[in-house]
Amino acid sequence: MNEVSSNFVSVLREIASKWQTVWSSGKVYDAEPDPKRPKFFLTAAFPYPNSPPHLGHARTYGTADVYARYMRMKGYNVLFPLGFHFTGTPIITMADDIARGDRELIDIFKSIYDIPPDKISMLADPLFMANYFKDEIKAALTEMGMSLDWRREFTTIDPEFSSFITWQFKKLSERGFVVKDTHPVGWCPVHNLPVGMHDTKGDVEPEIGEFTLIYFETDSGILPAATLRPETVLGVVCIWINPSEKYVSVEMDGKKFIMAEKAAQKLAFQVDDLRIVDKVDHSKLLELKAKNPLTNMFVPVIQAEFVDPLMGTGVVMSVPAHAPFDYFYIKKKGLKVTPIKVIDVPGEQVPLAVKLVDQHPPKGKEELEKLTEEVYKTEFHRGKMSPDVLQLAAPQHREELSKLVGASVKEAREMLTSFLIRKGQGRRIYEMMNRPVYCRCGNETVVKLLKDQWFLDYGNEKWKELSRELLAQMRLLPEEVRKDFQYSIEWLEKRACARTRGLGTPLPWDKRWIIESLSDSTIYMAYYTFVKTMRDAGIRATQLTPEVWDYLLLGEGDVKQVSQRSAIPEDVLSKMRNEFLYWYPLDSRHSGKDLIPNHLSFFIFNHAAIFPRELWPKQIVVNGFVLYEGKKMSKSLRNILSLRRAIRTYGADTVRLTVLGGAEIGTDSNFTDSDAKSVLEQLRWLYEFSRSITGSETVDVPERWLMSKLQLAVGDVTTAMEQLRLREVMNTLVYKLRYYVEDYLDMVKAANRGPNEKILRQFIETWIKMLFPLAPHISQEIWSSLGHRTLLDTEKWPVMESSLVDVESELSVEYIHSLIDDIKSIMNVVGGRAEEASIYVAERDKGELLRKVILELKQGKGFGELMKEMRPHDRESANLLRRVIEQASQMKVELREKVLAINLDELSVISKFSSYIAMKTGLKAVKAYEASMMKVHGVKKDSLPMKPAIMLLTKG
Ligand SMILES: Nc1ncnc2c1ncn2[C@@H]1O[C@H](COP(=O)(O)OP(=O)(O)OP(=O)(O)O)[C@@H](O)[C@H]1O
Repeated sequence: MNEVSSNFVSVLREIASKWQTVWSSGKVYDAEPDPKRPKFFLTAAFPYPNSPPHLGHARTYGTADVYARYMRMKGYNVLFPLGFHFTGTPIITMADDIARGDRELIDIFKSIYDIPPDKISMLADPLFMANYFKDEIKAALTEMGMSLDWRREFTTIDPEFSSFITWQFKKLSERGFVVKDTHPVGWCPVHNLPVGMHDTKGDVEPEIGEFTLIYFETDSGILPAATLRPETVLGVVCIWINPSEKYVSVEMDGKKFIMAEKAAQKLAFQVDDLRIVDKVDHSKLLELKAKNPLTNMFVPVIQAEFVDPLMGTGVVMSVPAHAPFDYFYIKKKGLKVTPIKVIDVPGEQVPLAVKLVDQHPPKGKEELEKLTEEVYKTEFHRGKMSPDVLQLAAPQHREELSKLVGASVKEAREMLTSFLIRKGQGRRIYEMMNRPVYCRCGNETVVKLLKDQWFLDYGNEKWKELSRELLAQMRLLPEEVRKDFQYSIEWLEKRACARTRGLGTPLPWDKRWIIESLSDSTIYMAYYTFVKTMRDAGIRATQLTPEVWDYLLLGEGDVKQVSQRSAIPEDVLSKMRNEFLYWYPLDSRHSGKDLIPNHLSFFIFNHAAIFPRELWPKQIVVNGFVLYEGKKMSKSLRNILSLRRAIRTYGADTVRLTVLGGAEIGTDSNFTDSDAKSVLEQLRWLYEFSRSITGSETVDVPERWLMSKLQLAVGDVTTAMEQLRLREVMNTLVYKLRYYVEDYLDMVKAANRGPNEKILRQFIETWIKMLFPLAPHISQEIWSSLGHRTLLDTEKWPVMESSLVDVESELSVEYIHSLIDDIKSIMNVVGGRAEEASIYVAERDKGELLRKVILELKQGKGFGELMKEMRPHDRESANLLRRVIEQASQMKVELREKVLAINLDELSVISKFSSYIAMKTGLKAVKAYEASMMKVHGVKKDSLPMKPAIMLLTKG
């Protein structure tokens, strides 16, 4: 960073610290109910204090902060609180890593987060770690200028919060949404515990799917082919096994099987009686013939490197007619087998997998996967089981399978799976569909069939229906994420909700279990609304009986009796209830998109389960990630840039603008040094410029143009803000408005006069009001340096003043800019040697012709129709009309509208801006004439309205 920039960073840091002190000592962000004002309650997902914050956090929390500041300026009474999530494995695993002396982590703590070496060993204590990083996060978010009401901060191990969660779980249980059951879950084989998204590296929710095992008998035992497409079993041509993996014989369900050793070890978590008996000689396997249980035909066993020993059983059935992978490898290996088609797709003669692989020979795994998806989708949606399947089926099965002919893929899949299970020729198993998913301890997770455990039953149809209803009435930003939520609501099933490890609240009816982190964080936003009053009144957890929570959150019971029984004063109870009712429902929930399939969906489910419809949340905002080294910046992936360090390096406002303006809301972004430096430079310019405004009182085209541009920017920025399209907001506020000011200064300089001080001041003031939510410190500093005593938080968000939108000045300047571009292009051609330009503008009646043509085009008339209707008298006017129509057709809509509104006096505009044109082009003189003067000057050129003829004169 050069000296000027680094000096300016020091200025920014001083400014930030000054205003942060003002905000905190003035309690500016402490929010209290005020029935006279509309309220806006927003929250961002509370952080795990298992590390200091990184730049990814700046995006999620920063977006919420921008929104909070914007809504305050729109006149809302805004509550924006933040608590800390101490629950569960993320903290305990990180503390364990320190205790084990994990060098990489210790190094990150020291060299990236600047944690003093003497503190590091103390972080091995989970509670010390949580509290230490809680303070770090608070400090970083304060340094970033977050407008949080810190009085409402809490942790999820506060006894009062635990009481709240206990109540929530009892309610869910009463409503039938907590069940004891046996169900597949993601599982860490080392911790011996279920794993949800917050327990995994990179926050991946394990996705569990169902495979069908189909038993192909051989002389040495059953080869259980694992498939997602049992409907294709009649088309099997061989069995694939992996030549470089170990295979074992296994006893399971009273039968003898052969499968990959790794698969067997994994399957043992689902099948209790699975026992590995012996190793199987690989070469023997290849000699086996496997009997298809439906056709009774024998197929060979063939080796294939692509078989994954950890997916299913490591035994795969090959169906080349319907699986591009199978067809591709059969071709590649030169095997003489004919694909057997069992699904017909209307209009397709050749089996789809064969056709696609032959037509688009895939270059690698990725392309094969794409083709596979295409085949699966097409066959699933349009395919019907072929009549040939009856001939393929063994005679004894034909009658029972007769319904298969003409069935859809979905129907056939179910029919065949239950047929195979009924006949003892198959079973279901579960598989981790998005494997590998790693536990935070580093081990790969597996699927376990968890017995007699506590689950939140997100598969309950009644619960799903309520959640669908809630989602349907919710605003989502960006709207495109709705389908992800819909998918998640449909897909969610029973979810293990307790662990035996980590901090948190015990399960009320079985205290050996701790409610896990994604289950105790679903409706905690309600807790913020009254926690401060509760604390101020000195209420103890023991007083917070279920009856108290019923009153506070559901309005049930008589407050007098509740007060008597709990010994909580009646006025305190009423106040807490009123606070809850004032702030709830939640107006906006913010998070990165990693939380869509889990936390944010659970948030929907649990609100729908607990609260009446009028208290359901109104909006979710989901932002993209800040990436680092191509992946989501994540504590658990350890690919991080420290937020506090970035603030020290570039200043808080620079970091906010760079992180938030890096991409539109739903898209991922990167933080780069060059982007941050570019933003820094813009802020420096704005800061210095705002301190140097002086000038005249003249108001002419440039002033009207500048004000007009400002109004349009107010309109655009406001629309973008409503959608939190912060990239667009940033581009306008950081780059575009500066360009307007500089252009304006050039215009007045060329006119040999000073700028209009009042207008410039007005421009800057409106500008920084809009900049304030994104860059609060510098905006507030400039505001006060302009002599204002107020805080920008209390200023109104600017409203576009349509009366100041000046079409004539807009059109004039646009016309001049395009003329400058044309002159420059011609100068390029002549090698820049020109010294003077003569501009010949079309007569004004031609301008009228252009306007008439635009009007007709607007009414949908075409070229031929216009030529016919406007009947030009002679060839010359026909020629002119043709060119004007062409010109009008090529104009952008906005320009057409301006031309329609104003018949520009081109001659006078050029005369007014001739010095400006000269300044921008480097010419010595610019002269303007009516087109009729071309004859006099002997110029053989044409001019059209808004497209004057340009003659450049060169010397020498
Ligand atoms: N790289 C990122 N970009 C944008 N938002 C992020 C990023 N990382 C985390 N967040 C958001 O910050 C909030 C808190 O996240 P959390 O504390 O789980 O951080 P994390 O880095 O994802 O941690 P971990 O890897 O330990 O899960 C969540 O809303 C999450 O979506």
